[in-house]
Amino acid sequence: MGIDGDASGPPRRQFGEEGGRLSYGGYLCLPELLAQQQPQSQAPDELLFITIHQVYELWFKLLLHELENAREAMFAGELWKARHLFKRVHAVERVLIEQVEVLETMTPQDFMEFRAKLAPASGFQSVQFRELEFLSGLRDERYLGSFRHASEEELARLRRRLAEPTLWDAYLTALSRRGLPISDEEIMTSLLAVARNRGSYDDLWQLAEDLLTHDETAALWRMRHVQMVERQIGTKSGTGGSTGAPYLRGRTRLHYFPLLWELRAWL
Ligand code: HEM
Ligand SMILES: N[C@@H](CC(=O)c1ccccc1NC=O)C(=O)O
Repeated sequence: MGIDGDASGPPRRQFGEEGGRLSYGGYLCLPELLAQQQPQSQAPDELLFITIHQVYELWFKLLLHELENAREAMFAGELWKARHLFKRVHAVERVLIEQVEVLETMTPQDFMEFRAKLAPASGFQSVQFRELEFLSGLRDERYLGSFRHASEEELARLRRRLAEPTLWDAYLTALSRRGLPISDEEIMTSLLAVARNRGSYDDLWQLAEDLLTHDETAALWRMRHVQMVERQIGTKSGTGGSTGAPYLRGRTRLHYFPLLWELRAWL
């Protein structure tokens, strides 16, 4: 007899308590996970602050996993797989933009109740965020200097990201596999050939558009973050030692794939 009490039809595999070994909480390590939110103050909103950051870092972990696989798919010429993974990456990045709104339900007054306890900690020190930038082609080795607090394992991860191929390197390989020259002098000609001959190169064009969307959503998050920052701390300087919003505004103009943006001028 199944749990729904339906005696008719073929015998059902045993699910539920009596059948499986795994439990929901055990499979998801929930006791360990839900013990990791450790406020430094009695302020009611610090749990929100910690929770949203940990949720971001879990999404960053997934983005790194999917973007690494997309990079390998491009190197292997499996463009369908890369496009499939970018569809997931874009969906996650849209969640990262939208969930800023959750944090904006915190008032500046309530943030000030615990902000002083945070310095010098800052998102500036997010190792996974920097890994995402390095993997995506934005490589500024100066940031290694802002990780004095980082563990040897984290520093090794950052150095590995700086040394390994980027998403752009993988896309260039995909172009080269189709006989398109990729030297510095010829790359724009090849990108124009792809853009102007979608009958022959639509897969390469669509993949370039996927890269551009990844670039665009990263910039949209940077813009959404700095709006939220100005709403929370105004013109205050950051706990990480930056000028705060002015520093962040300066980073909203960054691009992962400058040639894909430059291409628009030639079409
Ligand atoms: C009350 C909310 C927040 C405020 C006031 C805030 C403020 C700031 C400020 C001022 C900086 C510049 C570095 C510094 O001096 O600290 C910064 C950097 C950063 N924050 Fe936030 N932040 C907030 C929430 C978040 C959240 C939820 C995340 C998600 C992970 C995040 C991720 C980052 C990252 C990755 C950077 C480095 C950006 C870059 O270097 O381009 N921040 N934040
Ligand atoms: N930098 C932020 C503080 C902050 O938001 C923060 C502090 C600790 C861990 C992560 C943070 N998020 C982003 O910087 C500020 O200046 O208020």
